[in-house]
Amino acid sequence: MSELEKSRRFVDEQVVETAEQLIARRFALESGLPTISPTLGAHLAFVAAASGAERIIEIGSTGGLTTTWLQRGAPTATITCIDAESEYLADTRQALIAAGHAPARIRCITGDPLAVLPRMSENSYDLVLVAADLAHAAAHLTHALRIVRAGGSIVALNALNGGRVADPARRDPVTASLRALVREFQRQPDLVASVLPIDGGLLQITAVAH
Ligand SMILES: C[S@@+](CC[C@H](N)C(=O)[O-])C[C@H]1O[C@@H](n2cnc3c(N)ncnc32)[C@H](O)[C@@H]1O
Repeated sequence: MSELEKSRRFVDEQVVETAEQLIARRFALESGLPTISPTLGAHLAFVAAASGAERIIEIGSTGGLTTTWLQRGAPTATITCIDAESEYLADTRQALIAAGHAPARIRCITGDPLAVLPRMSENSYDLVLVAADLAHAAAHLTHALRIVRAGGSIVALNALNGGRVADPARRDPVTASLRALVREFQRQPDLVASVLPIDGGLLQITAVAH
């Protein structure tokens, strides 16, 4: 095991997940859905707390693992969750309530983000988590940039498509579009973008307030 792998394992082992997070993790594993490492979960809590987020939207919630990590960092935020599966959203709501979140501050919307996001007001969210299907990640990011407020942040999971983006031989449309986006976001003067090679790749963007 490399030094980096040892560090990753060490950091994962230090993170303490709650009972509801462990249930959500087990559900994702049993459903064959990709999910986040404990290290990335703790990072999401940090981002939510450091950005002082009071209005959060999550695109692709599954059973609430990422959601409860965001809640950990922003316990008074209004959290809007979008997913195609109503059962996943019921689990997410339950996990948030178990974490102590006020039910009035949880909004769950069942549907395709491409149908739901155009109805969201622009310039109105402090933090947007993009975590649904990768095939539509570029479109979800376009909406995220529209609905995030100036100075707010966008975080996108699996932005390096599990390592494929870094391999020039991989030219499938999803990987190619993510490769182009990662390059493009780094070059936009009104955005501060960072990509961390953690889990499947974590893209973080802040729309600079002028
Ligand atoms: C990778 S999982 C999300 C991971 C999760 N946020 C976690 O805790 O790690 C992707 C989620 O997006 C949802 N999803 C995928 N395609 C979708 C679509 N076209 N419309 C709405 N939801 C979709 C799935 O139901 C699934 O819950």
